[in-house]
Amino acid sequence: MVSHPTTITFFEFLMPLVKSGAKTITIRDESESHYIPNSVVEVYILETNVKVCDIRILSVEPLQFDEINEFHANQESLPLDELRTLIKKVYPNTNGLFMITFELA
Ligand SMILES: CC(=O)Nc1ccn([C@@H]2O[C@H](CO)[C@@H](O)[C@H]2O)c(=O)n1
Repeated sequence: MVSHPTTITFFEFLMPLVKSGAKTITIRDESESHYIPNSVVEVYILETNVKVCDIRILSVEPLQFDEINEFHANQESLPLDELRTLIKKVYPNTNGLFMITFELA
């Protein structure tokens, strides 16, 4: 993508955590790392393409899979083992990930 992305998708089962503000980070691969701090992006449900809310990107930082710990699980509002399993399922062959921090806009 040439210009910075203006939308992001989340799995439907995570949406309650996103729109309540409980989830304040998401961990993505390089292809989804090009968000610009301070930009506002539209949040869509991956499975249905329904828009849920807007979020403001606060930061994008590199994060190795091996570095994912309780801090990240806390920010994700998920148990650590569940988070690591989920990320391995979505990105089975990638160790170099990115932590995107956001707030409700
Ligand atoms: C197209 C695509 O990759 N969509 C994704 C990827 C990840 N995630 C979630 O972000 C966190 C860190 O990975 C975990 O909570 C994941 O479930 C998501 O909701 N939707």
